[in-house]
Parts: sequence; structure tokens; C-alpha cells
Amino acid sequence: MTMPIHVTSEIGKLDVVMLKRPGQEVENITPDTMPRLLFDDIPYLPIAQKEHDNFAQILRDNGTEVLYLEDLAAEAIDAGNVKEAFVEKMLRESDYAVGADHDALKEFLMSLDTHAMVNQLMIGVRKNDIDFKPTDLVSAAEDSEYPFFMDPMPNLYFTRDPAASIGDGLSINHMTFAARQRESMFMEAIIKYHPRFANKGLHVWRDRNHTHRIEGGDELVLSDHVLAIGVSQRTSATAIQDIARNLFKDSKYDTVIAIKIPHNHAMMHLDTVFTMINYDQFTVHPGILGEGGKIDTWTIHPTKDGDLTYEHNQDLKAVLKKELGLDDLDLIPTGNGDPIVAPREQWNDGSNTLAIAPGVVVTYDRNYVSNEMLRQHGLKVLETISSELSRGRGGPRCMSMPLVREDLK
Ligand SMILES: NC(=O)NCCC[C@H](N)C(=O)O
Repeated sequence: MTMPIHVTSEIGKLDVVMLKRPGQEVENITPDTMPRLLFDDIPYLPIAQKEHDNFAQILRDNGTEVLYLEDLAAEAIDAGNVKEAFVEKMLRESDYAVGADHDALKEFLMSLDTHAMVNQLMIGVRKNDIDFKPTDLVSAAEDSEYPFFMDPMPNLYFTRDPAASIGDGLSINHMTFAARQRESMFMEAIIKYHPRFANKGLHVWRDRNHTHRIEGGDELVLSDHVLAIGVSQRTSATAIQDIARNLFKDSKYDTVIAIKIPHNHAMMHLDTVFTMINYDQFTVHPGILGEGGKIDTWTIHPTKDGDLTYEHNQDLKAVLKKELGLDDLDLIPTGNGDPIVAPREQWNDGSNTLAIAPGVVVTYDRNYVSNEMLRQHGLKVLETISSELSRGRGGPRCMSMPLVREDLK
């Protein structure tokens, strides 16, 4: 029986994927909150939705079943009969553990049907959504001008990050910034309660109850025994050690390649600068490579007594060839390596390709130089429209959480 989560590569035919259609949460970004909510501009929602529907349709047209986070979350909460517990937990993580504001918010959220409640949590709760005037010190002294009781979660359409499928399981992630920390609660509920996933023997390799951060954009499943994980703005070396230990103990995974990338918003995750697109082909943003193409990598293996060994290397190509057992490797530079085109296209996720089968990728249409390069290197490129979605700083890989991929032959 195929497991409800089964991902042993970045490139096996994509059978099932989870997306989140951008909704009103995106309209709740303002210029003041943009930096904190991790956006560099405000997408125009009707167009962003059209673009997202186009992306989903490309996936369906190529034989992928598309599931939506918002539906799975509501179905899970109903199936587990945990609406009140979920609302309580969300309130607690939104800093409303007790008190009159907690009670008013809880009453409002519980009055909605489960789908509407899930959507409302994603959209955020504005102060004028409910008939309640707070009288506490925080509201009076600190928050009086702030329009929200509960912040929107506009990054939810990047389903790649709050959780990551690995083998017959997943990591449910402790996210770096407050703006995204509550997001992984939805996946936690789905795995625990949704009939499609609950009690099916799925492994949670690392859950969200940790202080050290890791995000799915950094977690790349290179094969059925090798992962690459970015040491990045969003993923700490400690979290990488943790997940490596857990995987080495209970799965076929025996190799994690930790790759150190610059710590900034344009390159926040490994998949913004490096993705696998075929058995022996990768995209790479030249901006992560130092003099002579060097980059710091550490290959991690288990010892017999459950400890870890680390091998430092600065030749990414050599490391990948060795660990994947390849004779040669094609690293395709974003924007053809041009000093203007490469950073421009990387900014709009020109390196963030989603492979839906070996050698078949979905990319943003705006990155036409990188797309042309991919075609010249023999890839089939399916372009998706991208003027608004890209304002959130994520591309096709970021916007998709593969749940099932076919194993490679
Ligand atoms: N895997 C990815 O690179 N995801 C893109 C996340 C973009 C989002 N605005 C963020 O900063 O977290």
C-alpha cells in the first residue's frame, strides 16, 4: 500500500501535492507590517489567485492530485473533534492564554463553522471583526493603534516550509520568525487527525516542539538515502544534527549534506539558490559560490554508536557526485551566470524550480533567461505566470509540498 506521505527524491513523478491558495490574509499586509510579515511588496490578490490557479492546473494537467491545506486542516479538526482544543492552542500561541480578550476571541472563533474558523485564523482577526473593547494594559499602553488581535498568516501559500516530506514521514517545523511560527500547527493537526494521514504509520522525524529552527525550503530529498539541508537564515546547524540523528536511527537515510548559504532574505532557504531537477542536473545561483566555485559543505554520516561524523568539503560538485554515485553532474547557473540577470532572476525565484518528474520542471515565466538555459540543457520547462505570486519571495518549489512521489527506477 502506498503511504499517504512517500517522498524519496526531489524529482520522482509528483503524484500528490499540497498547496494553499492565497486568500484574504494577503490583503491584510500593510507597508508597516510588510518586513515583519516577510513580504517585500503587497501582491494584488485577484491576480495572485489566478496565477496560483494556473500553477495548480499545470500540476493537475500533468497527473498530480492537488490537495489544499485549508481543506485538509478543517477536515482534520472535524475528524478529530478537536475544534476547541485547536482554537485554544492557536490562541495560546497568539499570546492570548487567559483573560477577557482570550474569551472574546474564543467565543468568536468557536461561533464559526470549522472551515470558516480555519480561514479566519489564516486571514487574521481584526479588532473590528468582533464586538469587544479590550481594557487591559497591553492594549492600552502598547497596542492601541494596532488593527489586529491576531496577525494574518500571508506566507501560508508557501506550503513547502512549515513541514517537509522525507521518506515515509515528515518534519513538522519550528519556524524561525514569529510571522510563520503558527503555520505548522495546521500540518500537525492534519497528520494527527485527518483520516487520510492519521494512524497510517507515518514518522514525524522532528516535531515543532523545539527551540531550534528548521524550514522545509532548506530540506532537499536528493535520493532514498541522501538529504541536503541548508545552514541558512532559517535553519540552524543544531536542528540539522537533531533531524540527522532521528533519520539515521529509524530510516534508510544515512547521509545529510549540510550546505552553508548566505543569511539574507533573498536567499533565505537552500531552495532559493539550489534545486535538483534531474538525476544529474541541478540549478545553482552563482551568488552562493565563492572564489573558484567554493562553498562550505559538511557531509554527515552516522557512527555505529549513534553519534555523527562530519566531513568538510568546499567542492559541491564533487560532494554530490560522490554521495549520489554519479560520474558527472550538470550544475546549471541561474540567469546564465550573468552579473545582472542572475541576481535579478534569483530575486524572483529563478533558481526555485519544482521538478514534477525527472527532467520536467515548473518555473516562473518571468525568469526567461534561466528558463532558456534549462531548455538548452535538455529540460522540459512548464512556465507558470508569476507577476504577483513572486512578490512573496518564493517560487514553484516553495509553493508546493509534495506528499507522494513515485520512487526512481
Ligand atoms: N522555500 C522558500 O524559499 N519559501 C519562500 C518563503 C517566502 C516567505 N515570504 C518567507 O520569507 O518565509
